Amino acid sequence: MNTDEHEHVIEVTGLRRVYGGGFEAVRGISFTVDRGEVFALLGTNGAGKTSTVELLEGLAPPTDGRIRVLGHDPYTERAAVRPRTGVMLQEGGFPSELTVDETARMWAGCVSGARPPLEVLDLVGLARRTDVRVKQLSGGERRRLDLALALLGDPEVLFLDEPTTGLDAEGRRDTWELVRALRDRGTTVLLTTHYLEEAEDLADRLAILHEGRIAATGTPAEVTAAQPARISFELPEGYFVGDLPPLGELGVSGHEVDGSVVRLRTRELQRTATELLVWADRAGVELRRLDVRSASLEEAFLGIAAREEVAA
Ligand SMILES: Nc1ncnc2c1ncn2[C@@H]1O[C@H](COP(=O)(O)OP(=O)(O)OP(=O)(O)O)[C@@H](O)[C@H]1O
Repeated sequence: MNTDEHEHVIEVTGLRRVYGGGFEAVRGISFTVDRGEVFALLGTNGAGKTSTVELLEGLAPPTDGRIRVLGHDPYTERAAVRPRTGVMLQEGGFPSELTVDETARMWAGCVSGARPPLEVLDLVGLARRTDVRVKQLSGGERRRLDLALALLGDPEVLFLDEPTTGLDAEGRRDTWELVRALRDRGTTVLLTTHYLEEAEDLADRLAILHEGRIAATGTPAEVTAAQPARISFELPEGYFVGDLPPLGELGVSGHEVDGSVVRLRTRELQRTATELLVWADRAGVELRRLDVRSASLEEAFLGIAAREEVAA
């Protein structure tokens, strides 16, 4: 195990996964997750998130590459890793005739040193639903039950595959709170998500997967900073783009004109916006529908997907 200041609880090196039919879903990815970090794997449908997480959980051996979870190979040393990890799968798949309480107690029987079932049900907001049969739960409540079961063993490392899919906005925020609370207690969390807002809000670091490869990785701010900011406005009547100051001198890296609307991309948002406003002020014109915004993770995500498609 790494004895650096940052202990790598998860280490993935050159990971590949080729399915039986020959399809290569994971094409050589490497990343590390430190103790107490929340790490998000993002990606378009079919990018390889679940294929990767299943390997980290030790459900299958990698075709190639190396994985260490808490210093062990999760597949060949499953007995050493499994008791210290919690897994929330995309489909829980427990018997739907059992009640919430029965399900949690049954699961607790399979976990060594399990926490009291009611305690974890309370954590996920299901304490009042203990007598309800699983089949009668809403989709969101089932996801919460999945999460409760993953927490029964008080895991050091928690794998959450799309933990908030099917939850309403309030349920999603509750889950985020819970993940943050777990992180604050030192739990390491690896989650996959389709919700960029979730990754932006929750993840200390993230990787964007695209077609089995990592297209970008870093903190949400680092990944976002690699994208240009945007300014858009309506040209004042009688003005053309050529009437603006030379765009290159404003720090503009690209622009589009759509009728009277101008859209600028810039990596120097403050300078471009300031100089544009100074120009408008001096010209005595109003820039209507002015919109100035930093890049969001969503733009980074869409930019990566589009760029990779062109490159493919
Ligand atoms: N058992 C399998 N056999 C063959 N191909 C598979 C198998 N499981 C997944 N795939 C393929 O591998 C690719 C990656 O799938 P994976 O489920 O890992 O993606 P994902 O990023 O989790 O997608 P989603 O967001 O839709 O859940 C997809 O093209 C999928 O069709």
